[in-house]
Amino acid sequence: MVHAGIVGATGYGGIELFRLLYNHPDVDEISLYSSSEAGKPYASFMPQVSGWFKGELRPIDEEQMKKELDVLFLATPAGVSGGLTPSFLDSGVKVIDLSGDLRLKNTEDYEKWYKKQASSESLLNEAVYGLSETNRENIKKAEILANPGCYPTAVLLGTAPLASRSDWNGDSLIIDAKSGISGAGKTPSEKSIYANTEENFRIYKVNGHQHIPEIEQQLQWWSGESEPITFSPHLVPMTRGIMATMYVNVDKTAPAEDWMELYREFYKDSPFVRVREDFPATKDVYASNFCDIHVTMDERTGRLTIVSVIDNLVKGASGQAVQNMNIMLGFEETKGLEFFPLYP
Ligand SMILES: NC(=O)C1=CN([C@@H]2O[C@H](COP(=O)(O)OP(=O)(O)OC[C@H]3O[C@@H](n4cnc5c(N)ncnc54)[C@H](OP(=O)(O)O)[C@@H]3O)[C@@H](O)[C@H]2O)C=CC1
Ligand SMILES: CC(=O)N[C@@H](CCC(=O)OP(=O)(O)O)C(=O)O
Repeated sequence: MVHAGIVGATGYGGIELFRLLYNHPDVDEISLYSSSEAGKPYASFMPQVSGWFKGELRPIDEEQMKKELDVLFLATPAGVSGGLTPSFLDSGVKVIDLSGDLRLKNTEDYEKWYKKQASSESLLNEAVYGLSETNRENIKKAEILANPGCYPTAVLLGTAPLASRSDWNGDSLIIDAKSGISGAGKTPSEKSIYANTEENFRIYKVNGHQHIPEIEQQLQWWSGESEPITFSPHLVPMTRGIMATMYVNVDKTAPAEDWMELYREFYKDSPFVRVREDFPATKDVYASNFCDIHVTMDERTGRLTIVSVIDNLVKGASGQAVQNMNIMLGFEETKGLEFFPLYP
């Protein structure tokens, strides 16, 4: 049985992790850590757990954590895990980082896009990028895992079947993505408050989003080509969900049905990726670990339209982190994640 710890347990990602781990059949103990609220009952922040969970938030004490934990999740803002993770190297505690700190292998990229000091190169080399469906063999051996960003999860699962093919045309890729507001975390900002989000739809960080280098890095690993992408994120007035709509040029003479078959074959052993017969909507995956994808080709233009939807807090963060824990600890990949989306 596993003792799991969560740093950042009062944030959106940490709360979702607690919900998933509490119901995981192989996790028998969960310790919750807080940098600002240690000593207080978790239920005083989370009335949702009242009556059933009586645990308190604990202070972050690395020595104590190393003695007790099997796996530690860091659901913390950028800039925190790069400082915390080195204490756990060679400790036997597996670390799964939900932030962007350990994803980019090039320190200059991290500093440019995150505007923070990068982690050490040795730590970045140790961290395995955890896009579960495409990197299982390395994830199995990982001690430190960099959980992918929410948008990169949707985009990369939507492009993985194409990007390692010799006819991949990465230069032509355009990504139009939309996210619910919980993607921004729990701290309110001018842009996330009700009056600015309700009945509103906005584009943001055009050509400047921190997930651009993460997507480009993985596409380069697959294709061998360094190709800049066009990525336009939008904020939509919903709580959870991401839809990434992607356009890429392909060979005009290949029939549309062949592309669907390529996706079905690629994901045949991946229970959480569902290649759908029609375009999916965000509520088809709401509060679940599924990523639903559909692809079609316009034979007039020779362009594919690929749509990929996830729940940003589950498959885009905590669900994928639990999926990665399962792979790292040798459990069935689906353990603790076998539930349907909420509907309506
Ligand atoms: N929201 C989403 O959809 C996704 C988020 N992510 C990433 O996951 C991480 C967590 O995101 P999210 O939960 O939304 O963020 P939140 O802002 O909701 O929560 C972050 C938590 O981190 C804790 N924290 C803040 N500063 C520190 C610190 N210096 N040391 C330790 N803990 C600290 C806080 O808890 P306390 O004060 O109790 O310590 C806070 O509750 C971020 O890096 C985010 O970018 C990744 C994919 C999707
Ligand atoms: C809707 C919204 O604001 N989403 C956030 C996602 C942040 C995130 O997950 O950041 P890292 O993956 O870099 O940790 C954003 O676009 O910045």
